[in-house]
Formats: sequence, structure tokens, C-alpha cells
Amino acid sequence: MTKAELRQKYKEMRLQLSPGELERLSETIVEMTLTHFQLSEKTISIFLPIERQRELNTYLLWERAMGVGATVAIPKTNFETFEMRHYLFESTDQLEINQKGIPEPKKGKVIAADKFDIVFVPLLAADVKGNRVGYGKGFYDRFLRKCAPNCLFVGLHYFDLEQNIDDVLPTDIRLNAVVMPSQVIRFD
Ligand SMILES: Nc1nc2c(c(=O)[nH]1)N(C=O)[C@@H](CNc1ccc(C(=O)N[C@@H](CCC(=O)O)C(=O)O)cc1)CN2
Ligand SMILES: Nc1ncnc2c1ncn2[C@@H]1O[C@H](COP(=O)(O)OP(=O)(O)OP(=O)(O)O)[C@@H](O)[C@H]1O
Repeated sequence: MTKAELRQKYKEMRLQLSPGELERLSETIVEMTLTHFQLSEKTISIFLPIERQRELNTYLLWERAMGVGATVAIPKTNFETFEMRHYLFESTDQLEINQKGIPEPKKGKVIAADKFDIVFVPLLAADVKGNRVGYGKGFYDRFLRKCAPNCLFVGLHYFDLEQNIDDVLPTDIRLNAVVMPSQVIRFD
């Protein structure tokens, strides 16, 4: 299927999930992440959930990562340049919800892209090769190419993998791993 078809399919699948199921799946994905990835002493990027898109509750991951001594940063989007800049995330007092419904930092210490050990990546769909589909603006494709060569790109996903995405672009950056409620898959 094409990215456009997959966006529609997975948005509908999210709408089938009740608030209770979304919370339970979020908890499971966070537990799977903590089991499979060493976060202590690491510098990590986490996205915060767009609630109207029913994204997973990554506040749980932030709390757990802080608990094991990770340095956590969150992105702020610029919808004119489609670039993101990261800020150290220390308190929910830093946040405001932007027009797209994304909780974003209004202040904080800037963290450069090449400082990250792990970037957790939002997605609507992913395939068995590690290709992903987002909302289609290329924010993560532009950001991930600035990260260090040994940085891990880890998708967080409610559902199973697709066999193929038909219209992968040369600028698309593949994931190294994806965490799903039932399993963690590494692509390399
Ligand atoms: N939590 C989170 N943060 C993220 C992303 C994400 O997927 N999740 N992004 C991943 O790249 C970037 C934001 N990407 C976005 C791109 C387009 C729209 C947008 O046009 N929203 C429309 C509804 C579109 C739709 O339903 O498809 C709107 O709010 O009106 C929102 C976010 C960066 N931050
Ligand atoms: N490094 C880049 N420089 C310029 N344009 C880019 C770059 N990376 C991606 N793009 C463009 O951004 C768009 C990304 O579309 P795509 O459908 O892959 O988005 P997506 O991966 O779903 O979105 P997101 O990364 O925001 O979740 C494409 O038009 C692509 O050409």
C-alpha cells in the first residue's frame, strides 16, 4: 500500500481503540522499551503525544527514563522550515500545546541532534524493513539525518508491521528497531 493509504488505514485502526486500551497498550510498549533498551546515562529524544491523534502516552516513558537516570529531550517543531529543535525536558511546566495539538517546550536548554544515543520515533505505520509512515511532512527524516552514526532510531508502534510500503523515498530514514506491544524487532 502507499503511504497515503496506510495513513488512512492506521488512523482508522487507532479510532477503534478505547481510551482504556490505549492506556494499556502504552503501558505495555513502555515496559517493552525498558526491557530491551538500556536508558541509564543515555541522552534520548521522546515525542509527547498528540492526544486528538490518539498517540501513545509517552509521558510514562519520560517518567521511567528519568527514574533510571537518562537525559531526556523533546522536540519543538517549526512548521515553516519543517525542522525540529530539541530542548531538555525537566518539567511539564515547560510545555504548551501548539496549534497541531503537540505538547512542546516553550523554553529550556537546547540539545543538539548529534548528542542523542536513542531517538524514539512516532509513526502511523512501519514495514518489515524498518521503513515508516508519519503524518507526511518529513520532520523526522530531516532530523534523523543530523544524528550521530551510532544513534539508535526506535519506532513505538501499537500495531503489527506491514510487508511493504510502496512509495519509499530516497530521503526516508529507516528505523533500527520498532517496539510493539507483543515484541521488539531489530532491523540490523
Ligand atoms: N507527538 C508527535 N510529535 C511530532 C510528530 C508526531 O508524529 N507525533 N511528528 C512526526 O513527524 C512531527 C509533527 N508532524 C505533524 C505533521 C502534520 C500535522 C498536521 O497536519 N496535523 C493536522 C491533522 C492531520 C491529520 O489528521 O493527518 C492538524 O492538526 O490539523 C501534525 C503533526 C513532529 N512532532
Ligand atoms: N532532508 C530533507 N530535505 C528536504 N526534504 C525532505 C527531507 N527529508 C524528507 N523530505 C521531504 O519531506 C516529505 C516527507 O514525506 P514522507 O511522506 O516521507 O513523511 P513522513 O515520514 O510520513 O513524515 P514525518 O517524518 O514528519 O513523520 C517528502 O516530500 C520528502 O521529499
